[in-house]
Amino acid sequence: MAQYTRVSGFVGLITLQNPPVNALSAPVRQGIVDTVQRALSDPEVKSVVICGQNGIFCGGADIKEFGTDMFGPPLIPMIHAIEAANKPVVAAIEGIALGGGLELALGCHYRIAHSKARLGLPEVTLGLLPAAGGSQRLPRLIGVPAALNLITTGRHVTAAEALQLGIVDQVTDHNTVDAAVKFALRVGGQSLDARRISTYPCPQQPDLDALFEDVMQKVRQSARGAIAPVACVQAVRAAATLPYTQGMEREKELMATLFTSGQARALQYCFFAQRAVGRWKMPNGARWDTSKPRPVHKAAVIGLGTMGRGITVALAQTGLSVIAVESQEKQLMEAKQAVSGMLERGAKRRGVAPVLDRISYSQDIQAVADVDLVIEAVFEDMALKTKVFRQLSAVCKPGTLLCTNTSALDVDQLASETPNPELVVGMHFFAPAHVMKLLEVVYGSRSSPEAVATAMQLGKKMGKASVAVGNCRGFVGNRMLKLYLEQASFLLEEGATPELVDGALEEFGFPMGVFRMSDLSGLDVGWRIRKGEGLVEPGMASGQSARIRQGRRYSPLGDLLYEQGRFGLKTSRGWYQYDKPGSRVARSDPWVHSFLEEYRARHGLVARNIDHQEVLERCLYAMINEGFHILEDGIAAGPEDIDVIYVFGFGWPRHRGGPMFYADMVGLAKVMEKLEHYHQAHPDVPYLQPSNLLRKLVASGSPPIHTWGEVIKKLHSQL
Ligand SMILES: CCCCCCCC(=O)CC(=O)SCCNC(=O)CCNC(=O)[C@H](O)C(C)(C)COP(=O)(O)OP(=O)(O)OC[C@H]1O[C@@H](n2cnc3c(N)ncnc32)[C@H](O)[C@@H]1OP(=O)(O)O
Ligand SMILES: NC(=O)C1=CN([C@@H]2O[C@H](COP(=O)(O)OP(=O)(O)OC[C@H]3O[C@@H](n4cnc5c(N)ncnc54)[C@H](O)[C@@H]3O)[C@@H](O)[C@H]2O)C=CC1
Repeated sequence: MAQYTRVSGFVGLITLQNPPVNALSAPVRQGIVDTVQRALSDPEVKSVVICGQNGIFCGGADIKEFGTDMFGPPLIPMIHAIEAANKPVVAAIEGIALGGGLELALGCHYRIAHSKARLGLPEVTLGLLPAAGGSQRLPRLIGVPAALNLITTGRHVTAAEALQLGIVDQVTDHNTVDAAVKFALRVGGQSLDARRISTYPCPQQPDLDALFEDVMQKVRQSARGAIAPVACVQAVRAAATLPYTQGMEREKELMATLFTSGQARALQYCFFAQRAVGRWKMPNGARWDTSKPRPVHKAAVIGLGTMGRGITVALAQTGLSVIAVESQEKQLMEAKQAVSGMLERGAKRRGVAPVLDRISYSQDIQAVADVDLVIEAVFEDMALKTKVFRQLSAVCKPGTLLCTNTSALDVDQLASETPNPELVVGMHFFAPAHVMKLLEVVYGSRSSPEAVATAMQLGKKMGKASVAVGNCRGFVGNRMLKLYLEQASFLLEEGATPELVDGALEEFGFPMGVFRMSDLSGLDVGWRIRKGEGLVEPGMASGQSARIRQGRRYSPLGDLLYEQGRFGLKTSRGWYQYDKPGSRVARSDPWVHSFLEEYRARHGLVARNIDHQEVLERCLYAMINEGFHILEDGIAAGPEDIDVIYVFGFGWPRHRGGPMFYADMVGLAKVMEKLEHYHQAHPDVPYLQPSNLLRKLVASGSPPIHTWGEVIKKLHSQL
């Protein structure tokens, strides 16, 4: 809807009304068309101001309308009519002007923004381009390089930057609508010839071809197979080289391709999934809207190794006071330096002062007596963690939340060691903890809703996509990852190379294939985890039962590399070789190839040709199947939770939506059929057998992902 009022005698004020972000739904577009017409036909009205209610100009097209039969007046003619008006139209931008919202403002003759407003064309993040003239008007207004930057990244700019770029004409600290009305009164009656952006020539740019070639190359590299950034460059190129009307035609063509692409669907799914996981619920009925988080002002971190340091930084940057405890003096000194360095670099990047004084360091756990929440990040050892939790229970004030950053250990077992198990939850960060955007909040069987709500809220404050998950070995992310890693090793045994497997996964869109990732995180880390699971014993890797552990197929390849001292990047040898420890450039290693050949010969394995498709199916479908088990077990509340975990924590390409969305796109029947095929070929790998839930979904006609919940509910009620 849009409301129309006449203000100051001569100004028609149009207010967009569609909470919470005044998205341009059909009724809003109709409202704009009607009210603009009314203002233009009223002889008393000399100029027009467009604003949004509740201090928000407009969040763009209504994303919920995409993928439905869109009705109502289209955006493009609506914006053209505003630009063609013979009375000045001023956009009063408060809050946000994003996507179609900014395109609407670019159709106005003047733009006035509040100093706190943010503007941008984020369509690329939804798999689209600014197709309501944004790709054609913005370059004409601010030049090709700046427009390319904004449109291909989708980044938001502040009002100050928008003013500097020339996107807005004025910035105010005061009431924006009042300022716009005053401005509109002043410019009423003035010529608008120089104010219609579509009539501007695109500013000249030397070496246009070289510029576009360079940008296209960079965009292709970073897009990892996403098509929208490429289309954005093509659209801006049209603005720079074609007359406006032809440019608009090109914008429309490119948009039509994107709009119907699976990538746009996947990215829009991600947008809503990211928001849906905030509305968490637990199997016992506790939920986000009925559980009250506790205030957390002061927190403690126990154990300042890789994870504890990052967690300390993340907490301090969120504004909390932090007590950082480390038992080893040398580690404590090193951690202090490392944490200060991370804070200083972060502050420099953001142009703010580092918050070093928010952290106090101690070797004594007694120092945490008055904190509201503790995050334990000591070694992955149940006995040690139990000891720490007992100490914390004795030291902390009543009601302090005790959180563990364990990667896979049993949160219930830890909780049972404390007098208040309801105060214990997992807060599983990902390395590096101050950078990675994912947090798994693990609730145990006795965690209180209040404890979960507090951890979820803290995660949100830290800027993490926080997902509440149940307690099981590896929770959601690592539980699925295990099978992905295992399939990759089996493929090596059967004839693949690390390069082939990584190539297929990187082509799919992962920033790094599985073997490059193992080298980066360290082969010693995986070895220690397998040892903890009782899978590794000295001498086992080459003995009789080398390829069978705990009654099923096992690949000792990673253990054999570990035994050679090949820990990956840190030793400059792993699945690849590196020029020096820590170097990021992975080079093929002939040693690994002959090692694999010898290994196969020793075990009587005959190498066969393995193609990219098999790599993807084996690695990804095994993981997806585990995702269905996780849903069946109620460990994740819905497919969105799993997908958000994979997109934010494991580099799953966002334009493919996440593993469960991908399964839906591929077709559940196909995934099931392939799993059956691979299970038949590898009967010693039980997890390749399609899960109950997958079978049920296929039997129910493969319903769309947003309705899986009903099938899951039915399955649970039958148990
Ligand atoms: C051939 C067809 C031709 C079509 C031509 C179309 C050309 C176009 O130009 C296409 C477009 O405009 S695409 C849309 C561009 N706009 C955006 O990407 C902004 C998306 N929203 C945001 O970034 C944040 O919500 C924002 C920064 C706005 C606010 O963040 P907050 O953290 O304050 O709040 P959220 O929790 O994110 O959002 C609050 C609720 O609002 C919903 N929402 C946000 N933006 C929306 C939008 N644009 N459309 C529909 N719903 C939207 C959001 O989902 C959330 O609701 P719940 O999910 O129910 O919680
Ligand atoms: N490294 C990773 O990528 C991830 C690790 N995790 C989990 O985080 C936890 C910590 O892992 P990392 O940081 O990698 O370990 P780390 O080995 O780098 O650091 C552990 C630190 O805890 C200290 N420590 C041991 N006992 C202590 C005690 N009683 N009081 C105070 N400090 C003590 C050690 O001296 C060491 O500095 C583990 O549970 C691990 O599974 C979780 C996510 C990712």
